[in-house]
Amino acid sequence: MSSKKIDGKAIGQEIRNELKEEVASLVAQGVQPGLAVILVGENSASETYVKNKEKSSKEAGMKSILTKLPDTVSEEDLLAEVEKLNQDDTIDGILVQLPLPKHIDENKVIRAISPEKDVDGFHPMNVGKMLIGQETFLPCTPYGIMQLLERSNVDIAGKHAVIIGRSNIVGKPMGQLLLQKDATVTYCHSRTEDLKKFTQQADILIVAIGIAKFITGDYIKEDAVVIDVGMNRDENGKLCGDVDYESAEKQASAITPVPGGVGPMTITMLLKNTVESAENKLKARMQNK
Ligand SMILES: Nc1nc2c(c(=O)[nH]1)N[C@@H](CN(C=O)c1ccc(C(=O)N[C@@H](CCC(=O)O)C(=O)O)cc1)CN2
Repeated sequence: MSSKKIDGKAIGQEIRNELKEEVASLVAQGVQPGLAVILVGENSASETYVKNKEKSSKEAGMKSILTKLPDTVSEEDLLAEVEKLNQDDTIDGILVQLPLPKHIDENKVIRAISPEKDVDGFHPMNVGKMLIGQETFLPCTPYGIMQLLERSNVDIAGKHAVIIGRSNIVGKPMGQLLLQKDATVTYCHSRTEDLKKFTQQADILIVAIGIAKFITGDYIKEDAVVIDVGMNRDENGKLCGDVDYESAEKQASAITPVPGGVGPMTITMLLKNTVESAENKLKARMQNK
């Protein structure tokens, strides 16, 4: 059977259109949502993502500032930069683009971001809230995947979701969000024995393994929904995911492409979190009047 493409570009655009209206309403009430991005070093992929974050936030009517620091910057100076933004009342969302150079402790930097401005949803306080189902900023990639599933009318409750990958940014939170929607969740990772045994049971298969085209059609149960989080270059230098799209789409009922699937949703949900942060600020201001 041939599967339905889950179009992250189109769904992302739909959400951005909704956000534009929310931003306009906030601006009318005297609050322009502000996003600050810090980029350390010259990783070309990171530069592209950061440029797209800046462009998309401006298109939505938000304030956007980018701070570029050399890869020789000290941890202390980076932390000082974060603290400056924590204190800036025109900034609602702060993110430090990852990965960071090796001499900087990523966890320390994440902890330095005020949880109220942590629009990446990486701060331990926000991770904890997410885990126990309290309202908070959700990490953008898993949040975007939940939107893709919900807006494509994929049933989650009672389904078996298999996640390949256990990173703090994608795999771990992904499982928790699916669990909160009553999926039965299995985590697989690099030490999982007989991976295929698990993937072939998946009604929803989330692939974040980091190896180009690793998951082929024979790993996939007929009519499964397949979400590809991978971002790799193939032998010709072309962007591709962790799933071999051609063989997988023959098995799946729905599948995300790369590019144009999960990636655009990551940036969209960052904007959504920033708007939510600005809304929180406005509510707090009104309560203190
Ligand atoms: N602080 C953070 N760092 C990183 C995050 C994050 O959420 N917060 N995630 C990734 C990178 N990332 C966002 O930062 C990201 C990756 C990919 C895309 C995307 O739109 N991809 C496109 C293809 C882009 C291309 O042509 O190269 C697609 O899939 O269609 C957006 C954001 C690691 N770091």
